Amino acid sequence: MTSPDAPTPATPRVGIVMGSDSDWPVMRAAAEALEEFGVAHEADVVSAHRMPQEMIDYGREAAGRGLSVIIAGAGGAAHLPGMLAAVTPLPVIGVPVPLKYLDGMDSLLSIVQMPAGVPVATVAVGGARNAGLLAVRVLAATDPALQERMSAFQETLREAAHAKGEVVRREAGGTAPRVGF
Ligand SMILES: Nc1c(C(=O)O)ncn1[C@@H]1O[C@H](COP(=O)(O)O)[C@@H](O)[C@H]1O
Repeated sequence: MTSPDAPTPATPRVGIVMGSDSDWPVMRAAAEALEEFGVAHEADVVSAHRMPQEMIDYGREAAGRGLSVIIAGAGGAAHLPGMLAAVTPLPVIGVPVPLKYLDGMDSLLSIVQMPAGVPVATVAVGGARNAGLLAVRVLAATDPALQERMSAFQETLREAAHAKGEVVRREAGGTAPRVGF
């Protein structure tokens, strides 16, 4: 039983859905990115092919429940992201999940080739972390504190890239110029 003093969980701002639990090992990277930025989220299995009515209900109710962004991952004939985009006004970020055959090209093309008027922001095959980071950026556009955290994160990327340059310059024997100085 939940203790009466237990904190109430925050209303999710990002919904992460996937066609099957077999997608979770890829899709969990989106949840981890959102956790890093303290963004409340939910995750579930919602399949356009296997549970069409529930998929439509999820998409139709998402905005009213307080979600601002949906991240949808699926493999193979990946119709889930596009079908959700058809029934919600929220931005949908699609994650092509690679399966055993075709290296995820099937999911990528299924998700990215949307007809005009129904956009899905598609990340790279298996790019669930970028999907999480893109959702953070969408929210950060109207949330100055979150935007500051995103800028700080970008600064860590810059520092890491400089450190990589340091390694290459050292190994190359010190003849390469320092980029940006
Ligand atoms: N592409 C879709 C959809 C959909 O788009 O509605 N529903 C399930 N699937 C995909 O089928 C693959 C195999 O699923 P199983 O592992 O359950 O057989 C998963 O990658 C899932 O995303």
